[in-house]
Amino acid sequence: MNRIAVMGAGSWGTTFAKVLGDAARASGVERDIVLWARRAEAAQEITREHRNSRYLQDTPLPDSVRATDSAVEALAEAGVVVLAVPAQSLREQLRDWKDAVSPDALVVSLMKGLERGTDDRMSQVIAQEWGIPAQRILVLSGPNLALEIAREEPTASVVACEDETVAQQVAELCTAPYFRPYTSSDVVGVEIGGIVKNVIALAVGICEGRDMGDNTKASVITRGLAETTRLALALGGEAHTMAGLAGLGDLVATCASPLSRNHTAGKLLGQGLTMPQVVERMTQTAEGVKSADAVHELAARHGVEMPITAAVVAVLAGRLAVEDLGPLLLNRSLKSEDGY
Ligand SMILES: NC(=O)c1ccc[n+]([C@@H]2O[C@H](COP(=O)([O-])OP(=O)(O)OC[C@H]3O[C@@H](n4cnc5c(N)ncnc54)[C@H](O)[C@@H]3O)[C@@H](O)[C@H]2O)c1
Ligand SMILES: O=P(O)(O)OC[C@H](O)CO
Repeated sequence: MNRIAVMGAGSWGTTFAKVLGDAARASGVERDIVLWARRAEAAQEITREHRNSRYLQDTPLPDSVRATDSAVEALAEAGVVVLAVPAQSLREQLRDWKDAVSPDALVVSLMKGLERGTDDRMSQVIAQEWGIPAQRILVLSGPNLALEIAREEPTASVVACEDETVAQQVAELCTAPYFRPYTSSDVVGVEIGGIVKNVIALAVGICEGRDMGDNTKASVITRGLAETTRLALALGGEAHTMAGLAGLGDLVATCASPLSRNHTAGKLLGQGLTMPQVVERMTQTAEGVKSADAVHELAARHGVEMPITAAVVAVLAGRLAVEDLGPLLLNRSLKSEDGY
């Protein structure tokens, strides 16, 4: 595990490489962390100047972090492969990289999106494309706004793997003075929490863009957690995961933070921008925009009601005006709050 490849030098991939480097330094272990960047200039800047100015301004990266624009070079002999590319591009990238991956590598997904067309989670895409057993596929998720972690603000997260002893190994690799990973064996729950919170953050952003206050936002967050939990349970996830960092924790961080790209995209929509205008303004990945449809479809296949997600999908598709979203969220038959 001396070499770790981080595939994707965007906001989170770069920040996570820093976490890995700081974790190694804190435990006195020598480790080689290789970031794969799409652009050669980005790779050169990271290796020579130890920063990635496009995403993290002047944040210094540890000396143990270097970068390359060659995926083959990054993956060579890596015992751990961390994936941090946009969810909709993952399958194609995995196909390109398949022959370069070490046969026994552990594969960690940092991504929070659902694949359009298949409705597959990223861990499923990895298993399908690389033929790796579940015991070597991990998901890391939680309230993890990259810029706050890059500033070394104390943050917790969850590393999930069917084999929790493997989750423990990866948690040790990324335990830095400011980053505390917990472990879990609930891969489905951890992944669903990270995917659906982006859709709920779009809804909260829309409400904020319409100048609605904290009652509305708290109502959407709470009912958003209820529909996330229904979906997770239907897919085999666990309720307590939804009450933890990868469920409630990430939902609150994303819905509350102006740093969240999903929250921001929703707010711009709420303020009256069209979807193409929002897409033009967003320079980084807001997974909820593309995943919302897939989440809605997956829920329908499992007979799960997700009214907030349905409303967001309708807004994104131009079938519902943002001014009609607020009233629609509460316009349902009355029922008890008990259960999910
Ligand atoms: N940024 C965060 O705070 C954060 C935190 C937790 C999880 N995540 C998740 O991590 C994943 C990556 O997010 P990010 O914030 O690093 O995104 P980003 O937009 O900042 O960076 C994406 C990176 O992927 C690269 N890339 C490779 N192939 C690509 C392709 N085909 N199309 C577009 N870009 C491609 C880009 O060059 C870029 O370096 C997402 O699933 C996101 O939800 C992000
Ligand atoms: O900026 P967002 O909306 O992609 O959210 C980033 C992280 O997922 C928050 O945990």
